[in-house]
Amino acid sequence: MDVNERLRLLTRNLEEVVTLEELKSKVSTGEKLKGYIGFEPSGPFHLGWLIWARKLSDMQKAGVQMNVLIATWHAWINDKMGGDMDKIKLVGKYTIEVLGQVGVDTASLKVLDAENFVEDKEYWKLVLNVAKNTSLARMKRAMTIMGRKAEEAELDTSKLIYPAMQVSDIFYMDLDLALGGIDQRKAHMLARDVADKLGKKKVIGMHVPLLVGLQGGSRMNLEEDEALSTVKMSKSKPETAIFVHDSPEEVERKIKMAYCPAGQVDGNPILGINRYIIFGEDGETLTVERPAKYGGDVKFESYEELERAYVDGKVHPLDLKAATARKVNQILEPVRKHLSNRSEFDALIRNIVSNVTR
Ligand SMILES: Nc1ncnc2c1ncn2[C@@H]1O[C@H](COP(=O)(O)OP(=O)(O)OP(=O)(O)O)[C@@H](O)[C@H]1O
Ligand SMILES: N[C@@H](Cc1ccc(O)cc1)C(=O)O
Repeated sequence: MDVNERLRLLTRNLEEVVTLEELKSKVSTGEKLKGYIGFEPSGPFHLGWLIWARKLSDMQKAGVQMNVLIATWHAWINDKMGGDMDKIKLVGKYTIEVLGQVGVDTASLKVLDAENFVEDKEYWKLVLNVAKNTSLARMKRAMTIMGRKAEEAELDTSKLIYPAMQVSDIFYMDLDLALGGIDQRKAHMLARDVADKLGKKKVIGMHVPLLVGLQGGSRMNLEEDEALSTVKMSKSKPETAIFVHDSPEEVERKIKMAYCPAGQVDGNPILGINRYIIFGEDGETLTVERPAKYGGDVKFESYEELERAYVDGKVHPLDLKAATARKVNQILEPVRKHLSNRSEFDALIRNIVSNVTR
């Protein structure tokens, strides 16, 4: 694969790369790059996660050695799953299983558990060195990477250590590329800023856009990072999320109830699903089916075409919702089927949804 094709795969559908120039220069050397994404195993896989899972797969196709960090200890710090490490680990296994069903090459994927990092004194040396080079104010501000506000450090000091751990994960693995949603930006910027002082590589941040939750909402009037975590689709807010195990009827019901004002793009989760999930793959289309008296069926070949028609009032919200639900169900069908044959995960996930701890 030539350099241009590798770069196209690496950068398509991203919100930002920090920095693109560094990425271009690394890719052009032809050396094998090492990348990662970390996640807290604390709930079911939702549509938003599909955005980074596909990017992970793009990175693999572009020849990057990808690692996935199951952030077990981070989940514990963040009060997930009632602090039950056995459950946290099982959810980790489930998530890797789902990744294998959504296009990630799990054979070449290196799966790591934070549990193994914390056994090593060198890891804690890194954590303390990152802390020594970071002001208290900055560490607090970085707490949005765990979906928390800076003030929450006042309640429980363990939470202040989390950003230093996430930065140390990057150094410990000696990574070139760090993948995550745009809400993870502060961790990657902090890693870049302290890298020189600690003699470590300056990691390149690859940030995917965040899918808005079904409740919708725009970022206006809120401090940027807080706004992102309030409006994004999130596993801790099951009512805002479409999960990969949801039945076709549940998907239809959730989409029917979703926020989708006529003609409005900003904060509209149904258009977000079209933009990032349905049209996130090359060559995808959406067919809106309607009786002839309402204009008949119409097929969209690109997200831009669909958005224009919606803004111009040529597509009714209910018709858009029905078409979106049909397409989402097609995308989820293979995953749903696979999970229904893995009864240990199926039961676990249903149990988690009804007992979310945050
Ligand atoms: N709605 C979303 N769209 C795209 N990416 C997301 C979304 N939500 C989370 N991510 C990304 O998924 C990774 C794991 O995030 P995280 O564990 O915080 O997910 P979450 O669903 O928001 O969970 P929680 O509700 O527990 O915070 C991060 O890189 C994050 O940026
Ligand atoms: N902070 C990430 C999880 C994470 C933890 C450790 C990492 O090294 C990377 C990512 C989240 O909330 O989703």
